[in-house]
Parts: sequence; C-alpha cells; structure tokens
Amino acid sequence: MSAPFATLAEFETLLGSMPGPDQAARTDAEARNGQLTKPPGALGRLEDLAIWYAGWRGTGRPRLEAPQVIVFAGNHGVTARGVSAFPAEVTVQMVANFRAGGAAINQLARAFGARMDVHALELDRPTADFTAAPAMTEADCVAALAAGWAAVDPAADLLVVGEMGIGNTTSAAAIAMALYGGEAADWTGRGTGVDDRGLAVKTQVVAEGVARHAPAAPLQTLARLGGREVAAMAGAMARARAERIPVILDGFIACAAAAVLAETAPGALDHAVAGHQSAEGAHARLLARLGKEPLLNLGLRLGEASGAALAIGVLKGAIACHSGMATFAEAGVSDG
Ligand SMILES: O=C(O)c1ccc[n+]([C@@H]2O[C@H](COP(=O)([O-])O)[C@@H](O)[C@H]2O)c1
Ligand SMILES: Cc1cc2nc[nH]c2cc1C
Repeated sequence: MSAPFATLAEFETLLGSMPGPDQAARTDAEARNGQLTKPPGALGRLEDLAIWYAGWRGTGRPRLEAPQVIVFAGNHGVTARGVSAFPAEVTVQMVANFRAGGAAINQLARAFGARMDVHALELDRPTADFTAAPAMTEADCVAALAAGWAAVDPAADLLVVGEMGIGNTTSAAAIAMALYGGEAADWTGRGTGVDDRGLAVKTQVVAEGVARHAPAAPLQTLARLGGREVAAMAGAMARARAERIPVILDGFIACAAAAVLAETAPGALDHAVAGHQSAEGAHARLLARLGKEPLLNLGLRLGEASGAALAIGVLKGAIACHSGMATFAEAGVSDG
C-alpha cells in the first residue's frame, strides 16, 4: 500500500485520527482472565499483556501466529565527527550479514517464529551532518516514513521494528534532547563502545545539533536530527497502529523514533509495549518519558530489534496462557 501522506503535515494529521483498541474485546479478555485456573493476578504482567493484545486484535481469545520483525538500515553524515567506535561502512556490511542470516537478529527471529525483513535505505546517500545542516530534507524524511509504512505486512499480528546505523545513537540522543530538554550529557552514552574522549565529542556534537535545529515540531526534529532508519521505524509503527497490529519497542534508537510519534499525537503509542531496557544509559530516561515499563532488562545494547524480538517470547507466553488455559468451571477446580 502506498503511504496515505505526502508531507509531514499530512502524516501528523493521519496520526491524530488513528483507531483505538476494541473495548468489547478488552472486556471479554478481562472476563476470561478472571475465570482462568490460577489465583487472581498470579500471572502478573502476563495478564495485562494478554488483555492489551486482545483489545488491539479485536478478540477476547486471541492468537499470536504471524509476528513480523523489520530491520531498517541508514547511514549518518554525523559519523564524520567521530561519534562511533566503528566505521560507517559497518552499516552496509551488516546489511549483507542480515541478508545472509548471520546476525543476532536472524537467530532471534527464527527462535521466536518471526518473519524477518531487512530494508536498506539509500545507504550510498548518508544523511547530512546535522551540526552543519538539517540531516534530511522534508521530502527525504517523508520518503523514509513512507518506506517504513509500506514495509509492514497488514497480515502480521505483531510488529517488532529495529535498526542498523553506525552513528545513530548520536542522532537518537539529539532527538531525545530536542523533544524533552535537559543537557546533552543526559542523553548520550557509549553506543557501540566509544571511549571517554569519543563520548565527550559525541556530547558536544549533540549539543551543537540541538542548538542549531531546536526548538521545532517533533516531526521537524525527526527530519533535522534523525536518520532514514529512524524515520522508517516511526512510519512502520504508525502503519501498525492503522492496522491495529500491536508493536514491541526495541532499544534507545527505536524508542527515539517512537518518542517522535508520542510527542506528535498523545496516545500514538498505546498499541506499543517496551520490549527491553537497553544498556545505553539514556534508554531508561527515554522509557520513563514514554511511560513504558520494559519487559526485559538483560544488558543488551545491540539494536537490530534484538531486545524486542526476545520479548516476543514473553508475549507469546502471555497469550498462550490466556487463550489456552482452562477456566475453573471447565477444569472442575474450586475457585476462591
Ligand atoms: O538499541 C540500542 O539501545 C543500541 C544501543 C547501542 C548501540 N546500538 C546499535 O549500535 C549502532 C549505533 O551505535 P553508534 O555508537 O554507532 O552510535 C546501531 O547500529 C545500533 O543498532 C543500539
Ligand atoms: C558489528 C555491529 C553489529 C551491529 N548491529 C547493530 N548495530 C551494530 C553495530 C556493530 C558495530
């Protein structure tokens, strides 16, 4: 499906008119949850997860059978400032690795029964160094949002989006600072592993970028400080909302993309849960701003949708229990 927007203003309008969950399905799921053979609340957050999922899928007894993982890749002009521990060519090299099945996300997608797609976004045309110019024109940003929108399979029943882009923790930190304020050092971390000197440069670069491009509307911030893969993740999350496909959010960069949506339209992430808390220092701060409690906290800082893919297992467990368990009446078990 070609994207139903041609400008950032049209994308913003679209975000303001997205569907909500099916309240009747939620009510059915809550009632079913109350009858399952367990003490009330004994499955903890799994119970909330299953009810949340049921609402978005429109049935009180849902199944999760067709998860889709999408990895978007983009290149960043700001890498010229020395903000990453790895060279920019790793982005295209890792895309080849994803396509050959050799990356962590390939193994995790397979382990959790998910289809995996990889979209490399104009890797030979990096964004501009945002300390010198806007990273993207509005047209480039709209094209990346549209690529994300088109990448979602409407038949999927769960979406996990992730990214690959050397330099993109700098871009994500700048977006977060522009959206939420604070000091550059509040939002920068070691990314792929920069040393103290690299971290100081990165923090200076983020401060320069935000001083140059903020304040601005959130979608303008995405264009000026973001990257193609960041915008594509935002476009895919928005498409999922339009199709009532629940989303699991990945790490720091994916959450920066999500934050742009949340700051553009309140409630824009109601169809999303946080898969994990990354070891990238500012991810916890970003999750707090999004009001999302991570499902996992395993010290991952890989990206590629890896933390969110692991959380597919948690969500599958929640739904298997909710939809598969017997009720007290069915099992002949005395309730309390
Ligand atoms: O997802 C995260 O929280 C995360 C944290 C640190 C690094 N990354 C990954 O590392 C790359 C960005 O790191 P850097 O140092 O080049 O900005 C990019 O490919 C991300 O997928 C990802
Ligand atoms: C090797 C490598 C793999 C990655 N996957 C996501 N970001 C990455 C960054 C590097 C450097």
